[in-house]
Amino acid sequence: MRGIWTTDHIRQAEERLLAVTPEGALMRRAAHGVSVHAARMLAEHTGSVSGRRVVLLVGAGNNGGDALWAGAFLRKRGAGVAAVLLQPGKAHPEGLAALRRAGGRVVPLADGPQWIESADLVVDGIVGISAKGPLRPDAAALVERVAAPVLAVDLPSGVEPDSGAVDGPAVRATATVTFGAYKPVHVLNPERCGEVVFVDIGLGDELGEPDLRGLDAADVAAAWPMPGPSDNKYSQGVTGVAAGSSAYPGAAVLAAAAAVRATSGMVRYAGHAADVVRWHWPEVVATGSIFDAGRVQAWVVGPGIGTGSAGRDVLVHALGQGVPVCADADAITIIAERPEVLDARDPDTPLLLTPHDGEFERLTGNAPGPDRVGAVCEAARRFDAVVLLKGHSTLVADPAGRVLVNKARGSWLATAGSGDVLSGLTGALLASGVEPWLAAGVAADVHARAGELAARGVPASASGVLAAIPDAIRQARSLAP
Ligand SMILES: NC(=O)C1=CN([C@@H]2O[C@H](COP(=O)(O)OP(=O)(O)OC[C@H]3O[C@@H](n4cnc5c(N)ncnc54)[C@H](O)[C@@H]3O)[C@@H](O)[C@H]2O)[C@@H](O)CC1
Ligand SMILES: [K+]
Repeated sequence: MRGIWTTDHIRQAEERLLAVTPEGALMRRAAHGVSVHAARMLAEHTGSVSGRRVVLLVGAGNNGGDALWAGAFLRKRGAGVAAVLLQPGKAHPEGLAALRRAGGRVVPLADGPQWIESADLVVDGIVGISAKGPLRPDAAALVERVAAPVLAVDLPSGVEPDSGAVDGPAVRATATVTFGAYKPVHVLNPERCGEVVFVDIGLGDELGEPDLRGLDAADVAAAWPMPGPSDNKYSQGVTGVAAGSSAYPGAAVLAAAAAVRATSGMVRYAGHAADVVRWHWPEVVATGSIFDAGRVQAWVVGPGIGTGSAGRDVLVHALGQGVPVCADADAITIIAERPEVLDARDPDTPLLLTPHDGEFERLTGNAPGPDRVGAVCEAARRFDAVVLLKGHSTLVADPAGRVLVNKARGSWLATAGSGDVLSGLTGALLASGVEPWLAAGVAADVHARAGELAARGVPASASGVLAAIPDAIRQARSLAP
């Protein structure tokens, strides 16, 4: 798993490392990494480094220092480098001296826009991990003039480092060089970061436990259940799906089918769409009511069941079976309106809630807001449940405070029925015995991969996402080392 650390932890780790490293060495190491990637970008976008125009946007902190040192390195490779200093009196002195020694020029702030407009590459060193609030007006005005490719130093300025939130003008980077560790912004706002390039500055031993985690293909492949020689249809877990209605059978078909596609265990369906489900997916054992559905190892409850008393009875029954429950859609609304339904739950059996923002607000009384990580952790604690908060980047928190971030792969999954597919996938993994936090994370990963594969550049439907699940699982397995 890939670790992600908040800026507080990065700062503490950097302080420990700084104490045992010669003065200035860390910054030069970081800046050298920036210059190497900047040169690569120049070569890609313009065909050369020498003679190209690089403009540095330089704030008053060490982020600006990185940019100035990177500019000095780029000068040595023959690029023309101009630095626009946001606070000339406070620019990093050693970095500024290095740039001047290398023949870089410093241009007045007022001339910044015209330099930016003729740049082949802009290096954003306005602000790094010590950013506070939206960009100040001078910085914002410069950022709005940028049309050239941008290489962000550590993170794109104007994007809140720990939440990825944007409240005003902000850099949209082509690529971001991060030093020593991934920070929340890199996974919570990947569109603003562009390609994230990791530069090792030796921070690894100082970092400690990560605050957030991201899954690699290897994690997904390792967690995804695969049958062994002694397995049969029961031993791999039976998934129960209580979804849809006779008027709205789609949710039932999509959720049950996703469970069929996820694992080779058995799938039972219970509800008013039994005939339609059976017709589309003859391998599903379908029955009209959850009360005579038979044993399962996990229930998916909610999509399309309605929020009235019938839906409530279904949810209460599933919660009382002593098996993990993935509660989605209408089940979340039922819990929001009648929290007492959770009394039916055996406290030792896992509950997984999969709200989108609107359902999250219904459930907790508050919209997730800009601090989505904080919000999802709080909800997980409050409901003693694993909570998967859907969004561009999906977050999965457990009551102990572990958080998984699933980086977005485009917006293709923002389509009707997509959530039903995700709950079917999640339920099948729960039934196979994957622990709920990981089950939700790997399901979200494969769901996102399937969305990307189904779309391939044009909008995808939920049925398309469903059809792409096998290829998505294959992809994760093939990318695993
Ligand atoms: N500490 C270290 O060991 C290392 C730090 N490095 C760099 O140092 C950065 C952190 O440096 P600092 O802590 O000096 O701080 P930053 O450079 O992140 O930012 C602080 C400066 O930005 C200004 N600022 C804050 N919010 C602003 C806003 N909203 N709009 C405009 N300006 C704003 C402040 O006035 C302050 O001068 C990292 O992101 C990284 O780039 C690297 O050189 C690697 C080593
Ligand atoms: K920056």
